[in-house]
Amino acid sequence: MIAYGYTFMEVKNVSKPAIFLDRDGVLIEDFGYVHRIEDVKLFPDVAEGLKALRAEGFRLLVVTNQSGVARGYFEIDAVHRCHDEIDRQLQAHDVTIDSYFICPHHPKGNTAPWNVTCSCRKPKPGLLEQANKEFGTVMDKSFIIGDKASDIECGRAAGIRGIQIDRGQYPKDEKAFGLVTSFAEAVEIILTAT
Ligand SMILES: O=P(O)(O)OC[C@@H](O)[C@H]1O[C@@H](OP(=O)(O)O)[C@@H](O)[C@@H](O)[C@@H]1O
Ligand SMILES: [Mg+2]
Ligand SMILES: [Zn+2]
Repeated sequence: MIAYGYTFMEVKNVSKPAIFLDRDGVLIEDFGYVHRIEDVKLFPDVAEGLKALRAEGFRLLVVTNQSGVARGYFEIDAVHRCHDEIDRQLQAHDVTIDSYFICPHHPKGNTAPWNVTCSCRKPKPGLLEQANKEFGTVMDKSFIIGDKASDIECGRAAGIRGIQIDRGQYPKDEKAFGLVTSFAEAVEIILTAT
């Protein structure tokens, strides 16, 4: 960490393990294409869990599919506003996200330039590759936490362990490294893994 006055800046090019965090259904409730800040609801155990992961030396990187942009449900700016809201809510618990990696694309969308087949829509590993390029990640010690099997598949494609939080909304990936029902349990698995 470099101290400039009283703010600390994360030094990006220092390789560290990362926790790749799905957004909807993991950090915030997945009401379906969440895009209004009033609908951004952190799960109650997320802030403390992120703090424990940060204390363990992990970078915290969000990787999220936001096909609502390609589908014309909302603008990309609405996604950024939601991320500012997540940051605001986490700040109250003195914890931060290092960066957000967003896939706004969907081939069946109706809104250019987003309605394309891309390399970053999970389960493809493009968002993790973007994150690695920017931060340099020790992949064999990293994890992805998701609520969909496609999040776990994304981790598999990038060679990292996946922990699925079953919120009762999506099918399970029985081969996930961990299958839990809360963020706190996912953190517990990570902190006790070798
Ligand atoms: O869980 P992450 O990746 O953070 O974000 C998922 C959301 O973008 C949305 O992903 C959509 O899937 P499709 O993109 O329409 O297949 C639907 O499942 C929505 O209910 C969900 O809110
Ligand atoms: Mg999700
Ligand atoms: Zn994409």
